[in-house]
Amino acid sequence: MLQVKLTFSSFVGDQQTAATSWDGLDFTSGSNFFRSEHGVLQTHPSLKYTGNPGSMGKFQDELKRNPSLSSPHECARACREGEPPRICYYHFTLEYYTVLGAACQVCTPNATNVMTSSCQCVLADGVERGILTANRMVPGPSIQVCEGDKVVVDVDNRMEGMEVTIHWHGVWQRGTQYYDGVPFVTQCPIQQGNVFRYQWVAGNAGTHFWHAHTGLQKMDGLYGSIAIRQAPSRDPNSNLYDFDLTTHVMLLSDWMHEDAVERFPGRLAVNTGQDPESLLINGKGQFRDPNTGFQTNTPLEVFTITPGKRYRFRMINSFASVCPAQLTIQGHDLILIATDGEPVHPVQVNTIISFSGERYDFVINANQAPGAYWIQLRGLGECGIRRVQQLAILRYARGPYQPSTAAPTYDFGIPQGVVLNPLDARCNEPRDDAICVSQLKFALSIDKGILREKPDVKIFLPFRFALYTPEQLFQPHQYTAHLVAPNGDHVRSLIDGISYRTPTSPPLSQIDDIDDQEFCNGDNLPPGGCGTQGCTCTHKVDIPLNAIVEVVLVDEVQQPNLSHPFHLHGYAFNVIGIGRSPDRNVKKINLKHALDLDRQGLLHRQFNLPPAKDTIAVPNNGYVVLRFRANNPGYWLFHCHFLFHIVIGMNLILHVGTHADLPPVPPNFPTCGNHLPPMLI
Ligand SMILES: CC(=O)NCCc1ccc(O)c(O)c1
Repeated sequence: MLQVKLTFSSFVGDQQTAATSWDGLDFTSGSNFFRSEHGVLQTHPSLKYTGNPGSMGKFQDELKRNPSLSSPHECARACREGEPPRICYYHFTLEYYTVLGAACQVCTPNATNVMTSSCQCVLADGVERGILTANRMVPGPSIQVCEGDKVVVDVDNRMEGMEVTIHWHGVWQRGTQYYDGVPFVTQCPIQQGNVFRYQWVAGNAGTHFWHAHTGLQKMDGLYGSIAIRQAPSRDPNSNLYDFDLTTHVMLLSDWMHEDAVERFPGRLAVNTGQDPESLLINGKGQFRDPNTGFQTNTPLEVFTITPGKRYRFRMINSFASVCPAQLTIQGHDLILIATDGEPVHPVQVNTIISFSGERYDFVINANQAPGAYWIQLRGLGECGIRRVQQLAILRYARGPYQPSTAAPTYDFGIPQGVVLNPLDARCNEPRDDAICVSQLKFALSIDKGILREKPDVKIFLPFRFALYTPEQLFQPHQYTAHLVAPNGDHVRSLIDGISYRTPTSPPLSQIDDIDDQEFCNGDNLPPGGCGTQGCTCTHKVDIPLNAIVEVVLVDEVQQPNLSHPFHLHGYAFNVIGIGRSPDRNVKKINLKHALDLDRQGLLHRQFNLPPAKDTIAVPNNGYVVLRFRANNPGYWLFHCHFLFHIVIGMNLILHVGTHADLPPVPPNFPTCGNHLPPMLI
């Protein structure tokens, strides 16, 4: 059993006064700012480019200088086949910022309960803290475009002393490999004071998101949604919904009441572990102090629907912690139609459990009594200790603003019904209470090569933690990256016995500046091997262009609460199988056992329309079999999407093709690397 001390942060009860938390105005009952209208793509608040004057100025200058550019507002449109693509221009100004900062004195919601679009006040869950923002918003600007549009984002890094990259999670970057946003893999991080222009084609439709890929910045507020819409004729499920509104993006995140770096590598006494204090839905929510019972009164997110209509919702799990997210909507079935941007045959569920990095699109039919209904988001796994949850409201237009029932609590929630992604991962037996991702059916035609019995390349990737005693870890001249887990364990991540080290220069653009000795993989370990505690080097697996690749991820972590979600850059893969050992005597799966199962043909594989995804949770004590055709050349990060696991090495690079397969490095692309000239003395 995971033992976690129930100590809460010192701010609780001490500092949490009216001055540091939102308890002023009740405007949960009046906010109609986001109300949707018939047939019109309603303006998402973050498309309006509220923002600092500097950012606005540069943004407008650029739009004026270049008449072929479209604004975020112009790009967030209904998509029709045959219409010319647009060039959609965005400007992100990244800053240190504050929840409930002085901006809130300028534009607290007024008496009629309408926040103006130029308000720079970030409320979050009503608890004051320092944050990082893009254009003074959490979430940052939403990118909503049509399939085939070109997206240009100028990222202006004004965070003194911080470097940053932005990753466009789910966007394949075919032909624009240099703009994938992985530090020291696809680019040098953007230095303070510099602007970096990302430009990519919205080549694959779907619900995606962007987030900082550097350090722990994502958890402090640097994330936002991406919706790449397509003409209804190109979406096999378009007949199932009437509206796909810009306001119906549902961005879920976990939230701390201090900077995420305060928890890394981790503490032993106060605020231990890396679990969040709170959750947010589209950056909004309320927080109930578990010690005092004090509750903030900030606005909850409201999603408005009209009776009789069917709505596509685009849910994004932007969590950074290890907690699975459980979403349930009172009184409404969810018709699941896509995951990670890829359509599936529709299935009806009541609750969606999702992991960091996943997206689920579902349809809600406004077929209930016009009213207001609770949306409940619960943190599962480790988040069950603090019992974190958040609420939002599904509201019928012209109906009441407040649900008629009491707010669901963590322990007395909305009935869960049929669950997508049951945590017990019983995926290979008939049941009517749950559906696993591996049971979804891909709704587009599938590359026949994927369905061949034998792939061209098969890669087993067992992953685990190396556990250290303090005596081992704190030796002179030894600086092993580690995490102090909630249970006090000191661990570092290993994939196939290797902990990932960031390259000294990005191989994509500066391969000649990298010593080949920096790279390693299971077949090419550093001299002397790795031993049981593993080695640290830049884990890189080379894959020939166009090969059919099968990856078998095997969970050797063996922490009962953890299912690690792996995200692949540059691709969607097909989920061929998810399972656990069929042998009841095998208490813990490991590489050797998975290889044995595979030899006996007992690794679960099913070839009937396996669904496509880019992020997949490996069930605790289980495995996942996935396949893709390696037809996108580049250096693609493949990693656990838990933020704190990334920084202790749970990553590797899949290097597809050769440099001859790559487009040329963009002119004047920034360079970086060690500076180690001969000594002058
Ligand atoms: C021996 C071992 O595997 N310990 C793992 C501890 C751990 C690490 C990271 C987490 O997020 C967590 O919850 C727990």
